[in-house]
Amino acid sequence: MLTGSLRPAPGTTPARALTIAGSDSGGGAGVQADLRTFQSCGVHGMSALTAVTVQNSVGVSGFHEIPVDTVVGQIEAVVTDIGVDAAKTGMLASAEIIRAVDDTCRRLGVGRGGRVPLVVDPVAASMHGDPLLRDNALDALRELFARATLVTPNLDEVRLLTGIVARDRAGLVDAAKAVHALGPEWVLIKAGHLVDDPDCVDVLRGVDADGEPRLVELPGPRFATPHTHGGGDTLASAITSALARGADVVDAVRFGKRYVVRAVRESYPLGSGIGPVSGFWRLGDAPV
Ligand SMILES: Nc1ncnc2c1ncn2[C@@H]1O[C@H](COP(=O)(O)OP(=O)(O)OP(=O)(O)O)[C@@H](O)[C@H]1O
Ligand SMILES: Cc1ncc(COP(=O)(O)O)c(N)n1
Repeated sequence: MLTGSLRPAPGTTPARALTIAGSDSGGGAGVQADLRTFQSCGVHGMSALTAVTVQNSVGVSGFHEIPVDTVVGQIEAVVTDIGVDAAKTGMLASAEIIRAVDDTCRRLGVGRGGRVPLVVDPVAASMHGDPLLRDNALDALRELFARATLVTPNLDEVRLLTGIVARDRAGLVDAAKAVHALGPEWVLIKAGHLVDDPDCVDVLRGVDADGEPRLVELPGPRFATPHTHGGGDTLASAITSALARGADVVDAVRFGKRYVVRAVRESYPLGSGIGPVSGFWRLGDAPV
C-alpha cells in the first residue's frame, strides 16, 4: 500500500490529514514541513495553526500564540466538514492550547478511544535550543500523551518529560518504557541526538493485538550533515500520512523512517545556520 506511486487517482478524494502546529517563517519545520510532507505522501493536508514563530536558520527570536478559540475553531471546522483520517500535533505553545486541543480531540473522536489516529510530537524547543513551549506546560503535555496513538519524543524531550538521560541504545529502550508508562498506545524514541552512535536506530514500543509488549528497532544510517532542521516534523507527518492511508502503527512508522532517511540524505544548506531536510526528494523529473 505504501510503496510505488502515492498519487491519488484523479477526481477521487484523497486520504485527509490534519496538523495542529506552529508556523516556521523559515519554512523548514512546523506546519510548512507537515503540509509539504502530507502532499508528497499523497494525502490532502489541513492545518490548525497554534502559534506564529519568528524563525530563520539561526534560531527562533519569538512567537505569538493564536487565541485558544481560534485553534479549537480551526480543528472543528475541518473535522466536521472535510473529515480527517489521521491527525498530528507539533508545537502547541502553552498549557491552555494543549488542554483545549486535548478536549477538542476527545469530543471529535480523534486519538485513543476514537476513530482517528493521533500522533503527538511533543515539541518543546527548536534544534537551536530556543523554547517553543511555555515553562508551565509540561504537565499538560504529559496528560495529552494518554490521548495519543503514538508519541514521538526526541532525547531532549524524553529528559524533560521523564528525567531519563539516554546515552546509548539500551538507554533508548529504557526511555521508551518510561514514556509508554505515561499512557500513549505507542512510543517512538528518536535517536537523532545520540550523536556518538554511527547509526540512527529509533526504537518503537507498544502493545500488540494479543496485549503483549512489542519492541521494534528502526535501523537507519547516520548522515554527517548539520542540516536536519524539520526532521522530527517530517518523520511524524510521514507516519501520520501512512496512518491516514490505513496503515497500522508499525507499518506507518517503518514508512516514516524510510521517508525521513531520504529527506535527511538530501538535506541542504539554507541561510547561515541549520538547513532543512529535503521535501524535494520525491519530485519527479517529468517536463511540465
Ligand atoms: N544525521 C542523521 N542522519 C540520518 N538520520 C537522522 C539524522 N539525524 C536525525 N535522523 C533521523 O531523523 C529522525 C528525526 O530524529 P531527531 O532525533 O533528530 O528528532 P528531532 O530532534 O525531533 O528532529 P528535529 O529537531 O531535527 O526536527 C529520526 O528518524 C532520526 O533517526
Ligand atoms: C514551528 C516549529 N515547529 C517545530 C519546530 C521544531 O523543529 P526543529 O527541532 O528542527 O527546530 C520548529 N523549529 N518550529
